[in-house]
Amino acid sequence: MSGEGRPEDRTVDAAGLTLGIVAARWHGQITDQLLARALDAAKACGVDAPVVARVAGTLEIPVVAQQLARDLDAVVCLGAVIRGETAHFDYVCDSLTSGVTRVALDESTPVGNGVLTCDTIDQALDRAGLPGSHEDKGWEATVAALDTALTLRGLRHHGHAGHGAEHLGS
Ligand SMILES: Nc1c(NC[C@H](O)[C@H](O)[C@H](O)CO)[nH]c(=O)[nH]c1=O
Ligand SMILES: CC(=O)[C@@H](O)COP(=O)(O)O
Repeated sequence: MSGEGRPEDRTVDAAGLTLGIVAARWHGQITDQLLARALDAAKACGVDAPVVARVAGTLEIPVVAQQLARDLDAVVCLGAVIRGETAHFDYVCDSLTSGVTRVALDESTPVGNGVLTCDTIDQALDRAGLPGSHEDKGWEATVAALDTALTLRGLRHHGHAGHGAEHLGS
């Protein structure tokens, strides 16, 4: 991984890998920005033509992520969950987190979590990769998923000497 330092500066050489991106439409100003940065990251990592799927909301992400994970080397999930007055926020966030974790393990495919879970819109905007923002979650989740896909490919095809594998100890 090059550009050690801020997550938004990091890239990996993922040329030849396939990538799926599923993005919710709720809070579209934010999720469109997350998607734009995810596509920027994919291009910077050498990935051609990611598959992009849009869904209504964050609750609908896992089932589409599962389908993408069956066919592609890596998946990125993008959404923005903003706390309201009721406990629904907690249920949406729990469902997303457990759902994408299950997809990754069931399909043995890395699933990057770029779903923002914030108390306010301003917090989410500050994590969507706008110029000068606090975080660039779309970029970060994409690079993490591709980096993990490279590690898995290395372990599956080259044993312990592949990408990301380290020989620690004596
Ligand atoms: N409140 C938010 C939602 N709610 C909608 C659900 O995700 C789902 O689409 C609906 O319950 C129908 O199944 N979704 C977000 O992505 N962000 C929110 O803040
Ligand atoms: C995350 C949510 O579902 C939330 O935006 C819904 O708002 P409320 O809890 O006030 O119904």
